[in-house]
Amino acid sequence: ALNCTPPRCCSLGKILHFILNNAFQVKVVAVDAEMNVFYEESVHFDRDLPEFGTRGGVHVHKDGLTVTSPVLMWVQALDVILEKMKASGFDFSQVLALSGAGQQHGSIYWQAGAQQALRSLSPDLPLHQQLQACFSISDCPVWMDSSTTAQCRQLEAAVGGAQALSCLTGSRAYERFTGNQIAKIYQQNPKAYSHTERISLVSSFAASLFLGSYSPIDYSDGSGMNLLQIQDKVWSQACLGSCAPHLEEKLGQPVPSCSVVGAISSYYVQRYGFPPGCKVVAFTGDNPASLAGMRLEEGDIAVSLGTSDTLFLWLQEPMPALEGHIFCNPVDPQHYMALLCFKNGSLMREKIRDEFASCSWSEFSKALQSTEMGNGGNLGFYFDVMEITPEIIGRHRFNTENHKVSAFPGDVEVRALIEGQFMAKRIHAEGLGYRVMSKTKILATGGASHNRDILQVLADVFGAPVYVIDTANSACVGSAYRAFHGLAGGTDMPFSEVVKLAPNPRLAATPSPGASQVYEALLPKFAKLEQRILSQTRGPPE
Ligand SMILES: O=C(CO)[C@@H](O)[C@H](O)CF
Repeated sequence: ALNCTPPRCCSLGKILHFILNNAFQVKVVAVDAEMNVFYEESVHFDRDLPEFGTRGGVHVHKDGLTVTSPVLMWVQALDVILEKMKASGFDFSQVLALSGAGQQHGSIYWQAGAQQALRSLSPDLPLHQQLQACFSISDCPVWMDSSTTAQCRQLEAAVGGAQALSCLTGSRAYERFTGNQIAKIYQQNPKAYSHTERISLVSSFAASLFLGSYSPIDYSDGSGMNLLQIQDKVWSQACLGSCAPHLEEKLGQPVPSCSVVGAISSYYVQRYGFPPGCKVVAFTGDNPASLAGMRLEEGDIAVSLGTSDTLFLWLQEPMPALEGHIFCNPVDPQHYMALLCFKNGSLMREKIRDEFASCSWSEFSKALQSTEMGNGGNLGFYFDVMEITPEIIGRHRFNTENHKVSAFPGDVEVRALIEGQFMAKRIHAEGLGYRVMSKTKILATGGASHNRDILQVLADVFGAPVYVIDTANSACVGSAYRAFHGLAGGTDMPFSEVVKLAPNPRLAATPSPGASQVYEALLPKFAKLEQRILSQTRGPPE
């Protein structure tokens, strides 16, 4: 789309992913050559496809652990959104490239013979009428599933333990990760597994629909399977062998995330008017696509301040650990990205606001304004629900002599919460190999990013400027940007160069004078106290 002639050529970012309120949907954005979003559309599974009976796009099974989505619902949602676009007069003939993203870890099981059906789609019929018999598993496991603990333990044992698996694949075994899900299906439904000719992720499944044949899995989303060696970017034979037989041939070979995987199927050319040369760029996971949509660069960190707080890190030298997830970077094949999730996010901030700032964000801000950086050495850990990073529960307060105290004055509680949340983020990010650099930008998003005083603490703790961005469409916009990147030649052209025209984030806070001195002194102390709580609240080390 870079050197195009028509007045508006564009790329499409298509995505199967969840939005802020956890409702699942298919969402589309179209981005023109000036990187402006000029078209958006979405289809909500629960509302627009009620015949599938999902809630939040999924079925939670009676065991409370198994969570699946009907694959034909996703297929039909694509039919619906393309028909909506057609009915709205969207000019498909100007789409030079498309890419997309899918919720990570989910898996789709194509029945033997399905590729033939994909390759011979009739443009007179919708997809869902032609793919009815193409799946050996109709209810696909998705990222909310937590029913594979046994398979996780088997996988870790097969490769020498949790840390060994993390060094190999970027994460220790997690229930939602695809290898463990495949292992469960092989063990519990061997017949369906043997009738499966191809296994896709949600991302490569969506790309396959557009390609009209099986799309390969990209390195970045493939890093969320506990199967891909993230350094060599090849499947780990030890992991494959532990999960299920003949697995490599069902997965196909992984490809760089910026790869053009082919031209769009003639089905879309004839049915919707896409140009025959429209390129399909490898689809990826929603989080890697969000990193692209936020245009994160080397040294940057994105902080999504939501119900739970999520950190997106750009890493050059990852240090795989027993927490967090390291994925191959979706826009720079030499580098990596990491996700870190902190469960006690906005709900914890709201509780402290209610208890110590009269339920008012302006009182909360006043408390931050009236207390000094470093909070007089008072440090707090606030986990009203079991925290993920690290696994601690409860509220723990320490005074400047490192003595436990049961309470702080109201204003000090407020600052202790926010400084503690951000010091924890910096410490655990650095534990994965992240380093603040002179060019570091912190991109803040999510509810709390509207509070300037909270962002000031974030800037002070990291010693870096904080910018705010709207990420409602980040995964989708990131997919459209990646489509442009693939079109521009992928690895030969830096992603940042391709998307330099995109709108810039707004500067919201810069570090206060003296912030580095204050927090360079406090961070090691905070880390030691966190380890002290951990050793007190869980048994002896494994
Ligand atoms: O499991 C996750 C990441 O590891 C979630 O963010 C899913 O990608 C959401 F779709």
